[in-house]
Amino acid sequence: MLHLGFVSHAIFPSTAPKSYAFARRTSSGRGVRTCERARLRPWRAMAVLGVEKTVGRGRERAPVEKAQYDAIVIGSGIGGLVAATQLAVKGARVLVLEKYVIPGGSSGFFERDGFTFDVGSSVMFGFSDKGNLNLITQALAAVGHKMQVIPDPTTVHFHLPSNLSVRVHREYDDFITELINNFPHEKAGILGFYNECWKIFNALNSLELKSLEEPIYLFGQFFKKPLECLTLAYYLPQNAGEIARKHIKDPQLLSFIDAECFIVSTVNALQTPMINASMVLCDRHFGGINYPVGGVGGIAKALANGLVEKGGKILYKANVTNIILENGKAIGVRLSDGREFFSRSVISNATRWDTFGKLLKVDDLPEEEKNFQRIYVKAPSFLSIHMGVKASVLPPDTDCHHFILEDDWNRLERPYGSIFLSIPTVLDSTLAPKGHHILHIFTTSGIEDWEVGTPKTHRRYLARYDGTYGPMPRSIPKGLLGMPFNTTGIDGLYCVGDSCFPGQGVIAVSFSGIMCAHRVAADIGLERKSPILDAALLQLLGWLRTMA
Ligand SMILES: NC(=O)c1ccc[n+]([C@@H]2O[C@H](COP(=O)([O-])OP(=O)(O)OC[C@H]3O[C@@H](n4cnc5c(N)ncnc54)[C@H](O)[C@@H]3O)[C@@H](O)[C@H]2O)c1
Ligand SMILES: CC(C)=CCC/C(C)=C/C=C/C(C)=C/C=C/C(C)=C/C=C/C=C(C)/C=C/C=C(C)/C=C/C=C(\C)CCC=C(C)C
Repeated sequence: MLHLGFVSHAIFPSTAPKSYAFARRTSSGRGVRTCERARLRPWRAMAVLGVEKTVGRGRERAPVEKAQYDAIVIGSGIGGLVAATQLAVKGARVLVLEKYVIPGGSSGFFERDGFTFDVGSSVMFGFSDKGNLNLITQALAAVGHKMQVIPDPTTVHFHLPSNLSVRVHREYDDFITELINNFPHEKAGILGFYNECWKIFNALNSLELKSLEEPIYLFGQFFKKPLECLTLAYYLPQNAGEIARKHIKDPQLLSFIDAECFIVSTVNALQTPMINASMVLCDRHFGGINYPVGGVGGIAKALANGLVEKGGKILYKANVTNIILENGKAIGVRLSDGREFFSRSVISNATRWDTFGKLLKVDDLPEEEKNFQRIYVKAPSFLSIHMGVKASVLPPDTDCHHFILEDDWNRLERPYGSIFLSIPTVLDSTLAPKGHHILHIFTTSGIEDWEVGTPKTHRRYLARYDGTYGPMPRSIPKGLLGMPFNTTGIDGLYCVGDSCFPGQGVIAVSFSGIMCAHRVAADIGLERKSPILDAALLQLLGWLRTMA
C-alpha cells in the first residue's frame, strides 16, 4: 500500500479560475474565437452566406439548403473533436461549439503553480504506432499531427483484498506469469479467458473501423473478413463475466476479473461487454499504454489545431442551449447568448441524457432513446483530488497507476469503495516543478452526496447530466447489443461520445467519432450511400436493440 505522506497542496478543479485565465492567455483557440466573433456575431455574416436573418433570440429559421455548415458539433470532447476532424478532412464545412474555454472536455487539463494536471484519466489506450486500433494516433495523423509519447511499463498496479497485489505489465507474458503465480491452480482458466480476449481483439484489429450503421462499408468488411466479422457478431451480445466463468472457478480470481473490468467500465465483469473488455485487456499489451509528453490535454489541443488547419472552425464559450428543428429535422443550434448557427447536420457530443433532456425540446422522446434509457442508467460521477507533492514522499520505483480496494471485494462497486491513483509525473517529470510529483486520486461518487464541488464539478465544467461518467447497464446487458450508434430518432441529429456505441473511454469515444463522421459524410453526400440498404440496416439494428 502506498503511503502518501506530506501533501504540499490540494487542488480541486471546481475552483478553476487560474486554469481559466491560463486558457484565455495561451489557448490557440483565442485567436479563432476573437475573429469568429467579429465575423459571425453580426447577422451580416449570415447574410453574406445567404442565410436568412434571425431576429433577437431567433424566431425565423434558415432554410436547410442555405445552411452555413455541413456539420455543427456541440462540444469538443475527444468524441466531438474526432468526428469534427474526420469530417473536415473529407471536405465538410465544420463548426465546433464548445461551452468551456479550452477543448477536451474530460480529457482537458488545468495548470496551477507550475503543475499541469489532467482533468481525467491519464491511462491512454489506442496511442501506439501499430495495428488498426490505435485510434488516437490515427485521429491525430488524419489532421497531420503526431505526439511524442512515453511508454508506460505498467498499465495498473492492483492492490486488492487478502494482500493480492498484481501488476499489469506491458509485456503480456510477464503479466500472465504474475497472475498464474498468484493462482497456480487456475493456470488453464487464466490462459483460456485471456486467449478468448485475444481472439476478439485480433478480429477487431484486422478490420478497417468505420460506421457500423453504414451498410456498404459493413457488407464490404463481411466480404473481406468474414470470419473476423462473424466472430465479432457472435460476441456482440456477450459479457466478460459469463465468459470468465466458463474458464475460471476460483471466486477470488473472478473478483480480480471484476476489478479488471470495473476500472474501465465502472461495473463488474458480468455487466461489461466482452468486446470492450477484450479491447482494453489486450490493447494494453499489443500497442501498450502510452502517455503523451506534456499531458493528456495536448491531444485535444492538437486535434483542435488540426481542425482549424483543415478549414474547420471552433468557438469557445459557446454554450448551446437548443437544437433547432424544422419539420422534425435538426437544422441548427441556438446559443445562450442568442446566436444561431445553421447546418445540414448537427452532432451532439453532450451525453444522450443532456441532448434529449435539455437541448432538444420534443414532446415525445424518440423510441430509440426510450430503449436506451430502459437498458442504461447514468454511471456515477467521480470525486477527484489533484495534488502536488514532494517527490520524496513516494517510494522509489512507484508505478504510475494504482487501483486500491482494501479488505472487502463487496465494496468494489460501492461509492467511495475503491481508490484510483495516477501519478503521471512518474512518466513525464515536466508536468511538475523539479522535485515534485502530481497525484490524481479519485473514487466513484454520486451527485446526491455533495453540496459543493466534485460530481457537481463534472456537471458544471463538462456539462454532463449529474456529472455522470457515462452509461451503465441497469442490469445484465446483452453485451453491446443495446448500445445506440450515432443516428438518432431525429432526422439530421447525431450523437457522439460515451453514451453511444461502444461506450466509455477515450479510445471508445474516438471510435464513436470515426463512426459518426462516416455516417454523416454518407448522409451529406461525401461518401457513398445506398438509401435502400440504409433503411434496411437501420431497421435491422433498431430491431436488434429491442432484443437487448
Ligand atoms: N470523467 C473522467 O474522469 C474522464 C477523464 C478522461 C477521459 N474520460 C473519458 O472521456 C469520455 C468522454 O468523452 P466525450 O467525448 O464523450 O465527452 P466529454 O464529456 O469529455 O466532452 C464533452 C464536451 O462537450 C461540451 N459540451 C457539453 N454540452 C455542451 C453544450 N450544450 N454546449 C457546448 N458545449 C457543450 C463540454 O463542455 C465538453 O467539453 C469518457 O467516457 C471517459 O472515458 C473521462
Ligand atoms: C452490426 C452487426 C449486427 C454486426 C456486425 C458485427 C461487427 C462487424 C461488429 C464490429 C464491432 C466493432 C468494430 C466494435 C469495436 C469496438 C471497439 C473499438 C471498442 C472499444 C472499446 C474501448 C473501451 C471500452 C475503452 C475503455 C477505456 C476506459 C474507460 C479507460 C478508463 C481508464 C481509467 C478510468 C483509468 C483507470 C485509472 C487508474 C487505475 C489509476
